[in-house]
Amino acid sequence: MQILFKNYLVSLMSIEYLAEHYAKTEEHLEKEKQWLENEKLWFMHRSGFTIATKIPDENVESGKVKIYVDQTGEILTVDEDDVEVANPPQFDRVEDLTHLRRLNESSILHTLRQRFAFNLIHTYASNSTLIVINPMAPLAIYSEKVVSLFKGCKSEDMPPHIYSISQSSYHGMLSSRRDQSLLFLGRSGSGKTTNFRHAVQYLVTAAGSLNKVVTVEKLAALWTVLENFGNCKTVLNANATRFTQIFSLDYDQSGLVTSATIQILLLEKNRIVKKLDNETTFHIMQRLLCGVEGRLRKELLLDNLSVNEANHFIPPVLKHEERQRSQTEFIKVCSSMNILGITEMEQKLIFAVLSAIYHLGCAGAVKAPSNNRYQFANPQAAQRACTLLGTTVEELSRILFGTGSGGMVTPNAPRAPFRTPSPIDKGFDREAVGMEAIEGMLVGLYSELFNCVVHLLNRSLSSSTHTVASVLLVDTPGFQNPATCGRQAGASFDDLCHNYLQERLQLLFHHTNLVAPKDRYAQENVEVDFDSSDNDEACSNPALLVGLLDRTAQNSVLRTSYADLHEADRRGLLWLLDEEAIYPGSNDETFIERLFTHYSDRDHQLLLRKAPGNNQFMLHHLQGTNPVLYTAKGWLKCSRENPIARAATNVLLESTKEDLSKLFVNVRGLGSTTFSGSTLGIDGSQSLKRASSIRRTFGGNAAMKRKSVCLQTKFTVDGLIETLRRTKLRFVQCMLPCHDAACNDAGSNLLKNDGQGINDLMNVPLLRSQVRGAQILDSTRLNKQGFPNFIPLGEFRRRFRLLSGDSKVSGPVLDERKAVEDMMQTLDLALTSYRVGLSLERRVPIIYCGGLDTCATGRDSRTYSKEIKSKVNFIQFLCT
Ligand SMILES: Nc1ncnc2c1ncn2[C@@H]1O[C@H](COP(=O)(O)OP(=O)(O)OP(=O)(O)O)[C@@H](O)[C@H]1O
Repeated sequence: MQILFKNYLVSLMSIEYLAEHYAKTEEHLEKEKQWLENEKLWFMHRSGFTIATKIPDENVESGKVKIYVDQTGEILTVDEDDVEVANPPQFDRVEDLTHLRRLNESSILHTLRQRFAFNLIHTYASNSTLIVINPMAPLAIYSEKVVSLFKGCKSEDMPPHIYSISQSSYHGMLSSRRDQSLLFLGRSGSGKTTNFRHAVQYLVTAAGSLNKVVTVEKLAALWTVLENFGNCKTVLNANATRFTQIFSLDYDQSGLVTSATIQILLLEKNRIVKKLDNETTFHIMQRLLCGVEGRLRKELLLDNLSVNEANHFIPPVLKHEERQRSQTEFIKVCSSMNILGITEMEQKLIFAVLSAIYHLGCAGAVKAPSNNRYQFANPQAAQRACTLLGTTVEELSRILFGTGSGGMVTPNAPRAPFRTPSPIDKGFDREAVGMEAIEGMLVGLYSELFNCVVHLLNRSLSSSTHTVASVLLVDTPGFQNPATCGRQAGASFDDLCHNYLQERLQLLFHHTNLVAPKDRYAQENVEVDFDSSDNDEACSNPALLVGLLDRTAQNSVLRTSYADLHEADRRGLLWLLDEEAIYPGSNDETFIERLFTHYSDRDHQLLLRKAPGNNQFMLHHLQGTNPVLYTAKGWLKCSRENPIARAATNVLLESTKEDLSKLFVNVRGLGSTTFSGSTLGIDGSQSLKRASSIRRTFGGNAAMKRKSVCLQTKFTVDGLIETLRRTKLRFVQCMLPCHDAACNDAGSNLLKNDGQGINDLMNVPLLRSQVRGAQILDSTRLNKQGFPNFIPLGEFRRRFRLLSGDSKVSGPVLDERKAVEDMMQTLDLALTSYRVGLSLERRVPIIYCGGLDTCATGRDSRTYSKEIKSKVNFIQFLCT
């Protein structure tokens, strides 16, 4: 049954693959033989790698090797370090990289490229890691029919697919009753959100939902709304996600989905006032402006906009096709909101706040010539915004500029937050202060609105049914390096925050897949022979860069020398920036100076470099594979919350429009004062309540009080990591085949099934840097050399005693370890394939079932005798 299933799936992926895989001609067999006789190598060069044959030559100096390059016929003498041993052709498209006989970087790249050429975009890199390469085109591998094929399968029976790793999480959750999580990693545009959605869809479709609380239709509506409010166009991705979400699917005893919860973290809220070439603000702004019609347009005061009325943040949509697309999308947003039970009234209120944001963007600020105080440059636009928000121009002027509309200060007015110049105001162009106040208001309003929308989405997915365990799926804005898509101006502070998050997630990958297994082997006294190269921690540990970004001063270090003192005092970039922002007389230059005072030593030269441009520096991210040029312009300002942003909450809560204030009072809940909104929306979630670190870490901490964006970012990421650590983690490493894979609309780069054009579509150096940055070789090697699957001895004995011919009812035994060792001896398994520790470590799954993998599993699978296979299959048959 399983073989049939695999064939069907593979055939969906590529007919040619199937033909090649099975139809082994005489010619093929002859080629394989020749290959084994020759010493085939990968010759690595700047633009990729190519196959070569080693020419034995005793006269070649040591450290060099003579090769014949098969493609060009050249004979070269090259460094030994420039070649890696190749695998025979039958390994070309193995489903799991741990099955490669010769595991090295070129062989991994070759496998990924070969598979990609046949639209096989998924590859396992270990038992908990799946690599997915963005196909840049829709593939027919996601459907209800394909879901039904994966449903109920065990990990070892499934070909690599986003559904298979989702099924493993579901199966793990059901069998252990422990929370599981799926974490999506990768560069911007690599496909994280797309895979995240396919995974959620699988988990809902395969399990089914109690009382239809979570349905596929609702999910589609959910993505539409979230995407419109939280995504925008960037130079790297035409539809880039600008927030982190923890999507929790909660299950009951019987494995049905009972509810779902979205928790939003780290929304790039400044995006609403950002002006960048070739980038846009959140999609919803343009779509509302182009799409809203008739009476509603009038009610939103958008009907009589003057053509002379420029908006300071949102440029008009000029292209006809774009306008049309925005109109269609807006209709989709409204119908999605209907599906999610967001009432017409609530929709109107949401659009009213959006329109107010637009009008305020038109209002602008200027200094009144008479008294040198700020006032609205376009009072009509300000009036429209106030009408929609249920406030008055006087009140808003007082909040923004500390004055009434005519520039007069009301005698009894409370002191406005922006009137007292903070240290960070110093050195800024005073002209900008008025606009900064407006920016703060827009950021605050949008942030509150986004929380409100998420609250309403959560309302639609919640239920009071008791849940047993959950699967958490985490999607984030990807790694940002705008220079890779042509922006030379340097990355921004927001980019740094996104990249910091990606570094922390990669560090989590490192701990889970490289540190924790070794610790476990040591604890269990299990001896494993590792290649020395994978112990090369110094150059392949994300902790170094993470430390440079977020380490705290070490008060506990014993200070015996100046060097110790310097080391103890060394703080991460985020802390330095935070401190610099409150020092009198500081500016972006002094921040850069301080950064280099702390990190100009030799140990950090590989991580941080000076750049020639003004206030520019280079950080070598992801183990040096991704150097990003940053321009620290306005960073001091970005690192502090704009005080007016908080005032926006009060504008909404105290609106004279009762419905509006009621909506936002409901969203905030009684007594909630958290600004960032990160704890909002989790009230109904049992899983996120279980993961109580979120509440503790995100709520009421010092960073919030200090209004420090830097520290809020650090502590929020701490909370996210802590939450994930409590679950059984699986990773989806998403990769880009070329830099601009997500810059165009889907479908424009459709891969041909014949594998032609692969070299044009696949940028091998780019793939190499992603494979290195994601530590794929190290983690796959550890997985291959180690014993990644383990179960407690007692459980193993109970589950598999039948294999050794023991059919008695199993009870506790005095010496579990001895009992299991005896059992393994009867089974006559190769000793290299398992270890008995405190629990049983095993190299390949004990329950083995044949399929396409048979040839690829290589030596290990052949150690199983036919007799054992048939026993295992028989037991599987009984169990399923
Ligand atoms: N599995 C897939 N099948 C088809 N198209 C895909 C797939 N994965 C990604 N794409 C295409 O690539 C584009 C970018 O993907 P996506 O937005 O999911 O990337 P991302 O990693 O989430 O980016 P960001 O980090 O910027 O949010 C999608 O709009 C889609 O066109």
